[in-house]
Amino acid sequence: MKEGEQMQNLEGAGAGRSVSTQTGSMTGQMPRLSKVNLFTLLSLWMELFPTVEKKQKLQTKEEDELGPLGDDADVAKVSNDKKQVKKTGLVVVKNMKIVGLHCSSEDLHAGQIALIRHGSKMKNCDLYFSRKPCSTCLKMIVNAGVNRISYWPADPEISLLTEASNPLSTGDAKLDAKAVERLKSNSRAHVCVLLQPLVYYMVQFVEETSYRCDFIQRIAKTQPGSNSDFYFECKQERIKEYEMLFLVSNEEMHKQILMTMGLENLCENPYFSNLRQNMKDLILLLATVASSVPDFKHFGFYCSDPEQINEIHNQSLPQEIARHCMVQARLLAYRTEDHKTGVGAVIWAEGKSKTCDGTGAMYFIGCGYNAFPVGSEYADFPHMDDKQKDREIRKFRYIVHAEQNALTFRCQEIKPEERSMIFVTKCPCDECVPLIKGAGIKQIYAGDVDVGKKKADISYMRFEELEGVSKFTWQQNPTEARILGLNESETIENGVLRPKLVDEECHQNKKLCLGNH
Ligand SMILES: Nc1ccn([C@@H]2O[C@H](COP(=O)(O)OP(=O)(O)OP(=O)(O)O)[C@@H](O)[C@H]2O)c(=O)n1
Repeated sequence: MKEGEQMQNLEGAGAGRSVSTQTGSMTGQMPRLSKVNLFTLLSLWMELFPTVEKKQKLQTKEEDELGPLGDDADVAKVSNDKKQVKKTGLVVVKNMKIVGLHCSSEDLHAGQIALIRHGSKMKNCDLYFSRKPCSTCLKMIVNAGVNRISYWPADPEISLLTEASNPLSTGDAKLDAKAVERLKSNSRAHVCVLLQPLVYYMVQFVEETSYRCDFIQRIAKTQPGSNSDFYFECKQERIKEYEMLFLVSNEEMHKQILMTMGLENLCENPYFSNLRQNMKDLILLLATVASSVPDFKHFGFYCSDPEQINEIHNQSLPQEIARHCMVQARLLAYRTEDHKTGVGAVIWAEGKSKTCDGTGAMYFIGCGYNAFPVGSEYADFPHMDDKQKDREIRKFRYIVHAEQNALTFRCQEIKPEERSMIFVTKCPCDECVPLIKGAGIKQIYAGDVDVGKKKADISYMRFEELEGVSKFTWQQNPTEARILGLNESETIENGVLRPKLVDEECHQNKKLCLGNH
């Protein structure tokens, strides 16, 4: 299939290494998220950026599917135009490198925002939209000379759902869809659906690794007697929420929309059912990763040293935003080239003034994951970890860490006067801590499971002593914990709430059992 071939080419060109490592088939161990799917998921995730008023979004969704809510005062305030335009997430990619993560704001569409941000630098870029862009955006971005425009094949930016459910509609959305088709056929840019089927055991792999990830394990250990229910409940909620947002629930309506968007060829079976299955798989994957950094009780990213947070640069982001950026880092980790441990990192900064972007004053600086040097082939470097005998054949001297790649391939400068922050799925190691500080990054958001550990080839000792950079680690809110009275299963180490080690708990249980006899 033509689209499939294009996806393969994209993938090969970007990664610069053998195809076998892309799928994990040769290693037999770890599937990797293809770049196309990563960009697609990030675009959907950007649509959910937390500065967006969720309530308003859900209300609009309900209206779209159930018809206008009539005399609801809040809804009446929103102009017809605004109701018709759906929130959109956008990933801008140049030479397979992410150079922009955007989402639409109250006033501007995602494509317009990208134009303002990147201008003529958009030439030859690839754009990944969470909705098919409208003609207002498309005419500008094709004019800027973009290479490829890919979109999620559900309801477009100017909602066709409203048209499909309302016979009295003025037909504006249909007119716009026609204009988009005309712009598409007359432009150099390739406008297409890019939805790559997942490697067949990817969903299962993501499920297992999400459940085992440090953030979930930390909650499970800290909550006495807790089981995994909270994680599975959270996941079910996320699946429902995202299916509502990213999938047209009524299949007939979905077909009508695809036809109006010029995708008649996808409306016949088995293509239509395959398309829906691929969409559902990706939604499930996104929901799974999102629930690995859950909004749960008093857990969040908190500073170990309360004295640090007086200065403005040191103040923590709202928890919702911090969690959102950490999920981005978790998504990136699924591109890892390390068979055992995937790590993702993303750097954001906060500009001086609120900008036009749906991300508020936040703007993207760079991202990365742990991988062997660019251009290396599968067998160039050792892949073993420290459990193997010979130190010479271990991976550690060769693998480039997630933070190192994020810093190297950043697309913006880190400005000393701005609050810049890095989100890493694992604690920064001793190699990375001085790099992060030296680069002028003001805040680190990370897990702290390895803090203070010294291993044969990698150690995590310097993070604790690091000064001049604020550290926010995943833990129970220390203030809340103090109010509630310190949890039995927690201790304080270096000002950070820590769950007691499992061994310690087991030991105590053992003693108790012995005592009972
Ligand atoms: N802040 C960090 C920390 C680690 N890594 C990456 O994470 C992997 C660590 O390898 P692993 O074998 O997991 O080392 P340990 O930390 O020793 O793991 P474990 O506790 O399971 O032994 C390496 O690819 C390294 O590049 C990273 O990218 N960024």
